[in-house]
Amino acid sequence: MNKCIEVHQLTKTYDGRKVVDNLTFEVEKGEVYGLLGHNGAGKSTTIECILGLNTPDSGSAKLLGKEAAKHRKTVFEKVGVQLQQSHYQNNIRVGEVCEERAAMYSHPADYHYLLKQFQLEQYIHQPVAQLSGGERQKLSVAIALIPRPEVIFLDELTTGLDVAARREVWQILKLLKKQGMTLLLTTHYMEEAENLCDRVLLIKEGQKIVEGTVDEIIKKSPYNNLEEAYLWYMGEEKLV
Ligand SMILES: Nc1ncnc2c1ncn2[C@@H]1O[C@H](COP(=O)(O)OP(=O)(O)OP(=O)(O)O)[C@@H](O)[C@H]1O
Repeated sequence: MNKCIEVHQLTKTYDGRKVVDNLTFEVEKGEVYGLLGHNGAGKSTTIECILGLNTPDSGSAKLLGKEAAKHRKTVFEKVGVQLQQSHYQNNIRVGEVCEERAAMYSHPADYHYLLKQFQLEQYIHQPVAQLSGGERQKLSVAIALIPRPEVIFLDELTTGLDVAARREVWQILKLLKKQGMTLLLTTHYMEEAENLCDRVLLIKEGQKIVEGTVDEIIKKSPYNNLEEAYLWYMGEEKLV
């Protein structure tokens, strides 16, 4: 199966407002796919619908060929998720969070190795609440990798990270891509999309604006970089 994610005419309405509006896209196995759009464009809601955490009004979303809400166990074993806000129990330590997560899977990854990769191994006995914002972000990505997932969802994973830490995370994601993992990510950093994504989808008010490689998207605009092209597609080029 080459299609890892299949979203077809997905629509979700809140209080009479369509926040995801007839959205259709597919993500191939091994692809890094980026959802781009302003705050409130509907990116997280789309991800929640794909993961079966939210129910669409109409349309469909398949993950690894299945509707996630109907096949929770299969999907759970093969999918890693880092959502915008990860909640941890009070006073729980880094090692304990990893231990608990690993116990949920039949073939978990070695979390000591993951913590080392993310330069978090020195914090293994430290309460998660005492980590810096950036360290907590890195921890949530490390935790998402514990199931040895085939596909991983990363919602604004590098928000709050300093430049060096962001690049460190990019290196890890590039390595994961090399190993054949499929990644769906959202980001507000155009440099991140340029660096990581094979293809991106620009969304405005829940609707598809344009989809393609970063180069294709730039070429279809009057600009020569993604940030200006993005603002042009969003109808805000005059603000640049
Ligand atoms: N449970 C909810 N009830 C009502 N409205 C909601 C709910 N969840 C999300 N929304 C609204 O739906 C819209 C889309 O939200 P969503 O979180 O999907 O946007 P986003 O593109 O991920 O934004 P951001 O980049 O800020 O994270 C927003 O206007 C948000 O206020």
